[in-house]
Amino acid sequence: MDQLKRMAAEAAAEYVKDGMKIGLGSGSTVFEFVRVLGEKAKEGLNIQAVAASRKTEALAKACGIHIIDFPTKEKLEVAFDGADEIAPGLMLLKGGGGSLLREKLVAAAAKRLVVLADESKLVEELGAFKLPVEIIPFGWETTALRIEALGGVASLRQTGQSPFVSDNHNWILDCDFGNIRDPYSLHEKVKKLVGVVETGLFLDMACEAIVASKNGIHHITKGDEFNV
Ligand SMILES: O=C[C@H](O)[C@H](O)[C@H](O)COP(=O)(O)O
Repeated sequence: MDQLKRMAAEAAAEYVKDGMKIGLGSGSTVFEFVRVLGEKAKEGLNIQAVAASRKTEALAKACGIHIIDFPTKEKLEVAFDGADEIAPGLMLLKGGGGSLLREKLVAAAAKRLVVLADESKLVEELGAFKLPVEIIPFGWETTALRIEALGGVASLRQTGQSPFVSDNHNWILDCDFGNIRDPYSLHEKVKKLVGVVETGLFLDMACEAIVASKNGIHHITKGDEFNV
């Protein structure tokens, strides 16, 4: 699996050219990508990046990548991120590492979002992976009940005995909705609930997925069927 992540990371790094301002998501696949970019930076590649998590930022800095704030006058050339599930139409379910809100902000600030993944992330329908929803800690039990009224089972993400805390000081509910037949409608309904900050559904955001399988690298775009 680590080798597949490395393959996807190396293929994605081909897209990064000198002088670019890029977005970096989070997760183990992105960390591999950051390491590859770090190797290129040592050979002279000069890039600037906005990082979607403190972990990504720390790793990127350690690898010699120049971290910047969001540019306000221009969009980032491209954002790179991982995913927990990728369904046809490049519908993504994200947030397994708890970074979904900042990842969405970085993706929204970029002209293009490219997803990097190994083949295990490809699914026919989203939902086997519980949907991460970032919520405000205050009154979280009532937020969980509102989500459950939509038909999900919401579990508060824990780190040991304590709630997991996101980089934004929020908490995460991992929500089991079974197979998500209509991700657009679910995202809209959950996002509207009081107490919810963001959902891990990234719809109409990705323009390409770079997927590594034992057969090689596959460049998947929105209309493609999965055949890796
Ligand atoms: O919050 C975490 C992110 O959405 C990750 O991009 C996602 O969980 C995939 O992570 P990994 O590359 O480790 O499977």
